[in-house]
Parts: sequence; C-alpha cells; structure tokens
Amino acid sequence: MVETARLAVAGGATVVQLRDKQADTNAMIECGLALKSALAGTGVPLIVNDDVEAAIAISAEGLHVGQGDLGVTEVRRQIPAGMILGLSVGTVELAQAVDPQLVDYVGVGPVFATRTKLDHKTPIGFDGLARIARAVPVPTVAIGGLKEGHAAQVLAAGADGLAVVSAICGTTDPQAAARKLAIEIREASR
Ligand SMILES: Cc1ncc(COP(=O)(O)OP(=O)(O)O)c(N)n1
Ligand SMILES: Cc1nc(C(=O)O)sc1CCOP(=O)(O)O
Ligand SMILES: [Mg+2]
Repeated sequence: MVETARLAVAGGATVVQLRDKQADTNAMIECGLALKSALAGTGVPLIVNDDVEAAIAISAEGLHVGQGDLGVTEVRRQIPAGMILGLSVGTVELAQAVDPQLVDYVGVGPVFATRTKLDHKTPIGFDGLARIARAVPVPTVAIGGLKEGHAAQVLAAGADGLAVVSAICGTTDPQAAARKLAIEIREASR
C-alpha cells in the first residue's frame, strides 16, 4: 500500500487518501503513519477516509466523510483547525446544502459504476457531475469508475479534479498510470 502510494506520487498524484473499509482504528493509524512517512517532503497531503480518531492520531492533513458517516458539523468540532474536510455528494440537493464554512471540498460520484465500491449509488454520468459541480460552493473531485481517457470530460463538466482507485492501485505500474492521468489533466487544463 505504501509502495503504491509512493509510486502514484512519483507519477504525479497530488493527494493520497487512506481508505480501508475493513480496517479498525488501530490498523488505520498504523497504515496512516507509514503513509505519512512515505509522503514526508513531497508536499502531497494525506486524507483519511471515515475515521476521525485515526486522522487526528496521525496528524493527517485531511479527513473525508460521506453522507452516512459522522455529520460535518460534529466532525469539524472534533478535528483540529486547518484540517481539510471533504464530503461525498451525489445529488444537486446535497450539493446545495454544502456549507463552505465547514467543508473544504466535495467528492462527487459515482460518475460511473465501479467494482471498488459495490454498494455505490446510481451513477450520475458527466451530466450529473456538471449539474452538481455548478451547484456546489466548494472545489469538486469527481470519483467512481474514472480512468485514463476521462480527464478532459471530467474537467469540462466543471470538476476541479478526479479521484481514482482501480485506475492506479489496480494496475501493475501505478507510477505510469498516475503519470498518464497527470498528463491528461495538465493538457485538459490548458
Ligand atoms: C474523494 C472521495 N469522494 C468520495 C468518497 C466516498 O466516501 P463515502 O461516501 O463516505 O464512502 P466510503 O469511501 O467511505 O465507502 C471518498 N472516499 N473519497
Ligand atoms: C470510494 C468511492 N466513492 C465513490 C462515490 O461515488 O462516492 S465511488 C468510489 C470508488 C472509486 O473507485 P474506482 O476509481 O476504482 O472506481
Ligand atoms: Mg465514508
């Protein structure tokens, strides 16, 4: 896991999220500390998924929560000032309800169906992504079934970035996969 993250960053990944739905808090802390030392000096922030206690224990740069996790008002109360807080949003109604005083960015998805998260919601496609990106008052990261070849449409829909799992972690060469995506994003941003 640490080596995959190191390679992804060497290829151009600008954020790393620790997401392990099976891990308990102790395991998240152990993995998070290993990731923190691998990322030291890279300038790449580490975001912890779901686990407030682990995020605080490892001094992660950020925490990501979904609509079914602890609410953002309570999370913001618990985490240190300055910790990045991300929230999942899958509808325009939820997008309009995002409070920019509490939430720093939103993860918008799933754009497409994905086997990484078998309990995902109905895919929203690029049209749904565009509607949500217009409605949300903070930066947006598209997620769900995204791979090489999708960056231009993601950015054209108004999202600020994209988050991938299998398109990097599920490949035999995470560095090359991240590099291709980073180049695509750079070219699409021109
Ligand atoms: C960047 C980003 N966007 C969305 C998610 C999904 O979070 P959540 O809805 O809480 O689902 P789980 O990841 O916890 O299964 C994410 N992790 N990251
Ligand atoms: C963790 C996660 N959250 C989603 C959401 O829609 O909120 S989709 C997803 C999995 C993304 O994995 P992949 O890049 O392999 O499709
Ligand atoms: Mg969650």
